[in-house]
Amino acid sequence: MSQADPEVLDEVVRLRAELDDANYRYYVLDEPRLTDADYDRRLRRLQVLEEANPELVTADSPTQRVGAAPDAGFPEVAHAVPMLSLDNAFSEEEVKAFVRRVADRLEAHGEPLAFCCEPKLDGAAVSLVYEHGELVAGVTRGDGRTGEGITSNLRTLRSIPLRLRGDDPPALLEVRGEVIISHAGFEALNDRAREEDTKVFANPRNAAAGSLRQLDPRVTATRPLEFSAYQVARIEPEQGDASHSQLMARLGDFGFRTSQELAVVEGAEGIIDYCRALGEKRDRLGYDIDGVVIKVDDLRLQRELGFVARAPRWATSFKFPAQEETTRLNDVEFQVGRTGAITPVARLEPVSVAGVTVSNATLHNADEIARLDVRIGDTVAIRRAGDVIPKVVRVLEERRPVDAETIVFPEHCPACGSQIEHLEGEVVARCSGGLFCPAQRKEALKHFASRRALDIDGLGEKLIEALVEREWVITPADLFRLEAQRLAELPRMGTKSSENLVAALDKAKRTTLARFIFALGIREVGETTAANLARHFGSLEALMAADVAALESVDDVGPIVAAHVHTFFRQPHNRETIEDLLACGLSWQEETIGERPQPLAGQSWVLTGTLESMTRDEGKARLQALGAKVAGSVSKKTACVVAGDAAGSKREKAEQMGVPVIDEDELLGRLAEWEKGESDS
Ligand SMILES: NC(=O)c1ccc[n+]([C@@H]2O[C@H](COP(=O)([O-])OP(=O)(O)OC[C@H]3O[C@@H](n4cnc5c(N)ncnc54)[C@H](O)[C@@H]3O)[C@@H](O)[C@H]2O)c1
Ligand SMILES: [Zn+2]
Repeated sequence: MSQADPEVLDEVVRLRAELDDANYRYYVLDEPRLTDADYDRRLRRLQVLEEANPELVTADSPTQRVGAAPDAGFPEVAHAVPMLSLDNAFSEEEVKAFVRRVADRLEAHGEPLAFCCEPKLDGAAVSLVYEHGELVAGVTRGDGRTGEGITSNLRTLRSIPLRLRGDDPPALLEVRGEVIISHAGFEALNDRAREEDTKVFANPRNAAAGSLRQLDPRVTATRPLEFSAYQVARIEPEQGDASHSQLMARLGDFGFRTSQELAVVEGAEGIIDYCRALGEKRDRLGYDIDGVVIKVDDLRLQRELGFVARAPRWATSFKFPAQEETTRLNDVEFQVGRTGAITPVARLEPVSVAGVTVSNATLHNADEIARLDVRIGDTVAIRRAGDVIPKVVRVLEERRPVDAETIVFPEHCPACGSQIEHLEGEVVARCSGGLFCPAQRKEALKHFASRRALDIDGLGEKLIEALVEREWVITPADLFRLEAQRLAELPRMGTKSSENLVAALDKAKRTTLARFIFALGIREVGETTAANLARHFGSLEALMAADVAALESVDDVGPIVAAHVHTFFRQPHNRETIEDLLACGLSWQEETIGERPQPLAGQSWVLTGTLESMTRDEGKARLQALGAKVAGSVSKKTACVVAGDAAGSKREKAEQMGVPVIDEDELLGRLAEWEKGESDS
């Protein structure tokens, strides 16, 4: 050590300490602080320094060791065959150098060498031991020589056979593979964790490793873990397989899942083509991979090549660009979605993540900002995997500048200035601007014109989009000011259809209070709630003036709906839009105030088949107005089934259960009577 430059020695000592700490956090705590990219750069740097100064190499240097010592919670199990690491190739040049090294050692110049290529799954490595076909042990990699016995946890994975398939299993089989969590499984797991306020994982690898090392196997059983086999460590007696790829096929026969992407290729060219093709496919695989594992296929040649301290000589891994990188959070913007949801979006110092430049990432919602404790100016870790939007997964607190700014969730919508609602028990904050908010305009108008709302014939989605994009329609009241002549200028709109639309708009002005309330698109106010509100308050003025307590006294209206309705009518923009609509001539008959007779209260009705005189929705609304609940399926509790034309299984079921069935004529007769009785009272 004496000859080395003291500065180099300092750096080596510092790198080792950092890497040891990173290994502990990664392998034992499953909570890394460094990104893999940062870790790999440090390890690379240490390797370079040690190669230039061989006298500095120590046996316990992170360049010489694998993983980390097992954690105390589990029994220590020694590996009969060590579980090693893999060398890395970070470029196509390094892949060629690997192939050259192998050829040199084997003195196999000129002959094409066969390599087996597979995705390098990013999860946790485990080893499974089978005796006479029976799973007897499952162990983590640990430090490569000793791992943690986690057999009970591994038994909960459906993709791990508890018994090998086939009549004549080998006396001994030790299989190695990766336990992973797919992107879909990972999102679902974290969604659940956020809901239940438990640990949210930064990436699928940490989630997989953390889930495997649960002290309670019942917890492991609830995690979406999958096992994919990639290596045979021991098989006795030998089955006569000559290559790695043949062994993989045999594992398939035993009942293991192996990679579907596995392929045998020739020479450096073949490897490079494979790596490029898999790189292209990476985003569509549905699980994380961090590269390609390249193995000499011939088992005899593998034995001839042997091992060095940390890794086999017959294999290497080609590393893909990392899926996590760090960068600076420059600002946070709040975006308004089509339904008013407010999403905080991180504006980042552009950074290349897994081959794509990322300058925005989602921060989900206010809870996530609080959970991450992220501030403007922070250095953050960004993850981009598959086709999921990039996310901020972690803050590097130790790099927080003194002037980092707290993120303030706005109180007013950035698109329209309306109040943002952040309701207790709901994670998503929303703009209450509804009809007025430009971000929500198209959706609001589609809803406004829809069949169950104002039912404007001929005003479809495409037309609404064209009208909004031209800014001919900003609020729904503008619809009623459209002129046929102007409409005819739109693509695919002739004179006739323009005139029809104007006529339909005119017709739609005559509506009901219930439809009008529904058409406003107040959050969580569906058809039934709108009808209840109309019936209860009798007039729009009364509804708009109602306080939260009055609203909560309406049938089926709880505190959340009451709050939505109340806030909606407090927004000046919404009040203006409503006045404007009334000025355009929208009208309805005032509903009679007060309790109305509800002859069908407490009854459940079912409508099936086609009605002639009205749509099923109309029939439903009329029955509901009389107090009935209209259900989708027949049960013993059904009071009556209305069977229209071509009524099928529901009618049969009703008849079998002895539930009364009536036809359309009878329904019309009864409705007429009930509705008359109602207006008489
Ligand atoms: N962020 C951190 O702080 C931190 C700390 C330690 C390690 N790491 C990361 O871990 C990796 C290095 O760790 P390592 O030694 O566990 O792995 P490695 O890169 O040396 O590769 C060996 C591992 O590859 C896996 N593997 C996946 N598919 C395989 C296949 N088809 N055939 C054979 N093996 C396959 C196995 O789990 C095996 O243990 C690096 O990517 C590094 O960035 C990160
Ligand atoms: Zn808004």
